[in-house]
Amino acid sequence: MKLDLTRETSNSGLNLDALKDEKITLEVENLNLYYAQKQALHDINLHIPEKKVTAFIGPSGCGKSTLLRCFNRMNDLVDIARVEGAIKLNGTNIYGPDINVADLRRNVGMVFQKPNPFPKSIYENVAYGLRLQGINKRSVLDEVVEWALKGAALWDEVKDRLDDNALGMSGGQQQRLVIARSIAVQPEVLLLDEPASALDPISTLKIEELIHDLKDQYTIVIVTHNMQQAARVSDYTAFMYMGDMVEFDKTDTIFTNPSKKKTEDYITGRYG
Ligand SMILES: Nc1ncnc2c1ncn2[C@@H]1O[C@H](COP(=O)(O)OP(=O)(O)OP(=O)(O)O)[C@@H](O)[C@H]1O
Repeated sequence: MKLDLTRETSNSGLNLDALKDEKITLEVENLNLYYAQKQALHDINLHIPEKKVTAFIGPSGCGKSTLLRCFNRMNDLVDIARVEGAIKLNGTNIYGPDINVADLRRNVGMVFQKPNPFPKSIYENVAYGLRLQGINKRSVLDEVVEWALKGAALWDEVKDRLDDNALGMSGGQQQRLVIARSIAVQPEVLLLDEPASALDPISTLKIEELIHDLKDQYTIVIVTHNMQQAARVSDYTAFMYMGDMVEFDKTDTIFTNPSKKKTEDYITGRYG
C-alpha cells in the first residue's frame, strides 16, 4: 500500500457544491502563513458555513491550530508569524487595514485545549467581557450571566455558588465556564481548539452535547485529534496534511466516501 504524499492544488478546500444550501460566514482566500522562513499553511482556500459545525482534522503538526488561530488573528501575537492572503468575515477582510482586532476577537471567540478561567468568581468570569465593554449595571450583568451559563449547560450546577472561585471547579466545568464567558459577549463565531482533549469521557460528552446545542446560534469551527469526535459533532470536515487543505466536504462524505486517497489513508488509520 503506497501513501499519496504529493502536494495539493490550491483550491482543494473549496467545495462549493457541498455548501450550495448554506450561507457562508468565513471565506479563506489564498492564505499562506509563515513562521519565520518555515511555511505552515500553503495557499488555503476554504468556506465555513453559518451556524454549522466545521471540524479540522489531520495529523499532528499539519496546521489545524495555526489555521484556526487565523480566524481571530491570534497569530498576530506570534512575532515570527506572517500571513498572506485574505479571510473574509461576512465579506470583510479581517486582515484589512480598518479592522479593530479587539472587536474581531469579541465577535470570533476562542476556547483552548486547557480550560483557562480567570482566578475570579464564577460570576465575574462570565461578566468579564461585558465589564470590558463598560457594562457594569448589576441587573444587566445578572441577566447575561444567567443566560450565558444556561447556554453553556452549567447554570444548574453553579447557580448556588456564583461567588465561588472558578479555579475550584472541575476541568469539565471550567471548560463550560470558558464557553459561557465566550458566549456572554454574543460572538458570531466560536473557535474551539481541541476543547475536550484534557477532559474525562463524561465531561467530553457534555462538551460534545453543548457544541450540538450551540450551533443553532453560532458558527463553530473545531480542531480535534479525535476522528470519532469529528464524526459525532461536525456537519462539515476539512482534512489537512502538511499545511495543505486536502479535502473539505460534508462530514458523512469525508468519513464514508472521501474523494482523495490521502483522506482515505488518514481516516482508515494508515498514517497519523
Ligand atoms: N508559534 C510557533 N512558532 C513556530 N512554529 C510553529 C508555531 N506554532 C506552530 N508552529 C509549527 O507550525 C506547524 C503547524 O502547527 P500547528 O500547531 O498549527 O499544527 P496542528 O495540526 O494544530 O498540530 P497538533 O495537532 O499537534 O496540535 C508545525 O510544524 C509547528 O511546529
